[in-house]
Amino acid sequence: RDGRRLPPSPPGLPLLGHLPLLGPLPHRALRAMAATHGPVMLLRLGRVPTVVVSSAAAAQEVMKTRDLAFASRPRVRMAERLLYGRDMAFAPYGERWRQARRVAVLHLLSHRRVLSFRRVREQEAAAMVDRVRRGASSGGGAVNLNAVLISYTNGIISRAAFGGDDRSFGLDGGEKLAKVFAEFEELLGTVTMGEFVPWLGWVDTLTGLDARTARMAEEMDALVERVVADHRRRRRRRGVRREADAEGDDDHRDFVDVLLDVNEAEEQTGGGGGVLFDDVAIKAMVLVMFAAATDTTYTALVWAMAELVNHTHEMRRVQDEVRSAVGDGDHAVVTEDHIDELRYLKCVIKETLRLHAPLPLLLPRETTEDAELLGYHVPARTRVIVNAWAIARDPAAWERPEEFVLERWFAAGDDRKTGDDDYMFAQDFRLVPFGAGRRGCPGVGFALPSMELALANLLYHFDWELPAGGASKLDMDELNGLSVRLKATLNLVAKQWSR
Ligand code: HEM
Repeated sequence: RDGRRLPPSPPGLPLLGHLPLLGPLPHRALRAMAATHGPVMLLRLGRVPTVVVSSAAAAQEVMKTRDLAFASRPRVRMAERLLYGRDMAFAPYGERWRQARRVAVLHLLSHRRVLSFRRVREQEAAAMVDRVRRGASSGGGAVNLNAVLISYTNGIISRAAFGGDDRSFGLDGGEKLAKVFAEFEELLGTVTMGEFVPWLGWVDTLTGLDARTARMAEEMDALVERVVADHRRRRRRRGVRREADAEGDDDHRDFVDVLLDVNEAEEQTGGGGGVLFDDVAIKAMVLVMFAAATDTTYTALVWAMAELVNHTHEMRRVQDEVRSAVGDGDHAVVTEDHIDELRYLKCVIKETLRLHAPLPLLLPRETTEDAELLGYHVPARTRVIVNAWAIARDPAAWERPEEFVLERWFAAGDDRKTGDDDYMFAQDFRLVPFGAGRRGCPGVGFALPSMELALANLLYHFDWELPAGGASKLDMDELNGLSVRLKATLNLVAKQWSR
């Protein structure tokens, strides 16, 4: 009536709205709907009005031009229950989120801090190579790369977050710990019925989801409490807190150490913006880092290896690149010093993230105020989903969008260059696997060296192929969870590279 146009909306069902149309792989269903209804659609998921964005131009408005209006997050019940309702990734826009984001960006994920974990990454990469070797010799050559890569990513983040002395944290061995974290992440990725359709909330109780969640929240809380208490004890034993601004190599503080330093500093100064970074904030921060880092990084690595094993010519080119950069001495080791030279490998990561963003719909946003989007009116408190997966395969923006083509990243005429050296995704809204703007992923700098080093090691030390007697190509079907991953288990034959 006031002349403001809402985005177009396909027909939905009474009560459930468009929820049943999403199916098991919502990013695919939403792309199909957008093909008919356009790059900005209005859906109703149960009772939740939701705008879906499916073009680079619309994504740029959400994450850059009008970033502030789209900078909040909707309430996610699982996050509230598992992360104390205090974590930064699912926090509404406001002072608490700003404080947590500042702490994360300045103290946990700064370039210097990420560099300080270089040894951790290199040790975990060496352990991963050993694991592949052992797996290959005991399993007739075939290795379960899922297990290997979960262990690698878990190893890095748990040592970065909790420190390296006791990786089992009172749980009998690393395996149990990995299981607990796997279930934690599975639950965090579960959408509760009650969130969208309140009158169906009883389903979550009936299926046992509520009880499982309560148990997991308790178990995780006990674990993180123990870790924080251990750190406090050690600090007391040392008598002084470590210098918060220790330089370079001397600074081996893990996330908990750093957060305790922030907490102590804030207690002395009264905190920024009137919000104190307290114990609950510390626990929520550690857990959300874990959740945000492991599943995404591991999923992307599995996709990268899956694409390479289906594109043997490309795999050979990356292997040649890594092997010539590292050399073939008897004790050759792939380190982070080699990574800068590996331009082809970086293209593999870019192309993998283009085709297989681990979070194809990013994390949901919510409007903080009435906003405009490509000329449509979007009311305050509308949920907003960016279909990064559809945008990255949009035939209007990409040539051969469905194919794994590394050449698209080369600068014209020189196949040693990647066009831009870094992963400057946020400048190009056709590719936004990490989101962008105020709520964009602050962990890119942490994720990329872990991914690069893992791939470089796997491709340097081994030749990879599908098990004999099976299909000639790997089935690239997807499975939805906290992230969207390869449905098949990645069992590949690893042959030690002989010089
Ligand atoms: C391949 C790896 C990763 C991918 C694909 C990824 C992707 C994303 C995406 C899509 C978002 C939402 C962005 C938005 O709304 O615009 C996000 C947020 C976030 N990511 Fe990542 N991420 C990865 C690794 C990491 C790592 C390693 C960490 C930390 C160590 C991390 C920490 C976070 C946090 C804390 C947020 C919430 C930011 C906020 O709401 O302010 N991520 N990530």
